[in-house]
Amino acid sequence: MSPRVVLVGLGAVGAGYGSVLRQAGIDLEVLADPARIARYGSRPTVVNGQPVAFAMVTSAEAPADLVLVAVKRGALEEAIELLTPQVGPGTVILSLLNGIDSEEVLAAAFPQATVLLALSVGIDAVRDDREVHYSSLGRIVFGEPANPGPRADQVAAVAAIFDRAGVAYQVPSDMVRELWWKYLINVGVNQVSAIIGAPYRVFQVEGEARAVMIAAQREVIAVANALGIGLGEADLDRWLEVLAGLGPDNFTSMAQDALAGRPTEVDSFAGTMMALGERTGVPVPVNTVLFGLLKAREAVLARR
Ligand SMILES: NC(=O)C1=CN([C@@H]2O[C@H](COP(=O)(O)OP(=O)(O)OC[C@H]3O[C@@H](n4cnc5c(N)ncnc54)[C@H](OP(=O)(O)O)[C@@H]3O)[C@@H](O)[C@H]2O)C=CC1
Ligand SMILES: CC(C)(CO)C(=O)C(=O)O
Repeated sequence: MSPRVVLVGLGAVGAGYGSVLRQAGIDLEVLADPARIARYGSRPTVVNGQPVAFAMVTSAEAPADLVLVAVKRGALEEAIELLTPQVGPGTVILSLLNGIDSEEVLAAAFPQATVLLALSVGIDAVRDDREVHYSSLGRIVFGEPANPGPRADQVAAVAAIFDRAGVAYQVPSDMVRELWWKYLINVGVNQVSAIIGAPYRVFQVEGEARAVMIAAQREVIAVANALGIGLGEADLDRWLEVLAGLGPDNFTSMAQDALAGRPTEVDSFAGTMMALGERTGVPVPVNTVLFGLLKAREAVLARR
C-alpha cells in the first residue's frame, strides 16, 4: 500500500517539496484549517509557474505514515493542534523548520510517534502569496541523532518515499551536528538579510554583509563547542560553498518575512543564541545586536 503523507505548511518549503511529491504520484494531503483551505481553493498554488492541484483536508480518517511540517516557528503550536488526530504510533514526523527546537516540541506533543531530526539545505524557495519559485530545492538531511540507530527502519521508510519522488536527501552519521550546522547558516544569513533586506547576491561576495553574517556564525561555533558539538571553521567554508550556488536574486525565508512586514523567527535564532550564551558563559554580542535590531524593526512595523 502506498504510504500516506500529510503536509502542514504549504508555503515556500512545503509547496516546493510538496509539488515534487505530488508530481511523483505520492499520496500527499495538505492539512490546514477550513479558512486556509477556502483561501487556497480560490487562489491555486503555483510552483515555478505551474499550478499544482494539491489535495487539501481539514482532517484525515487515519493516522499518516509520514508527516512533513513546514510552517514557520510561530505557527508550530497551531500545526500541532491540527496534526493531533493524524498522528499514531506508526507515524514518522519530519520537521523542515529552521532552528534547533522544533523536533523537541513535536516529540513532546507526540510521544507515541517517531520524530526524526531534519533540515533542508541548499534550497532557495521564495513565496509571494500563493506563488512559489525556487532555483534549487537542495536536499533534505534527516535521521536519528546518530545513524544508523534504533529507528533505522523508519529512516529507511522515509528514504524510500524520497527515492520514489526523486527528492534529494542525505542521512548523516551525526545528525545533531548537521542540525547545528544549519542553525549556524540561519543565525548568520537569515538575520542579516532580514535587517538589510538583501538577496543572496549580497552575501555571495566579500563585503560588510558577509562579514557580519560570518561574525554571527562564529558565535554559533563557540556556543556549539561549549555544548560539546564539534562545529568549526570548516563548517563556515561548507556554508560558503552552498551559498555560492543559491539563486542570487532569491531571499532567505526571514528576509521574505521582514520585507512583507510579517513577524520573523528571530526568537529561534538570536533569541536562542542569547539564552545559550547565558547558559554556557559564551559571549554573543553580535547576536545580541541582531536580536535588538530585529525586535526593534518588528515593534516599528506593529505601530504603523
Ligand atoms: N524558504 C526557504 O528557502 C527555507 C525555509 N526554511 C524554514 O522552513 C520553515 C517554513 O518556511 P517557509 O516555507 O519559507 O515559510 P512560508 O511562510 O512560506 O510558509 C509557511 C506556510 O505555513 C502555513 N501555515 C501557517 N500556519 C498554519 C496553520 N495553522 N495550518 C496550516 N498551515 C499554516 C502558511 O499559510 P498561509 O500562507 O496561509 O499563512 C504558509 O503557507 C521555516 O522554519 C523556515 O525557516 C528552511 C529552509 C529553506
Ligand atoms: C539556508 C537558507 C538561507 C536557504 O536554504 C534558509 O534556510 C532560509 O531561507 O531559511
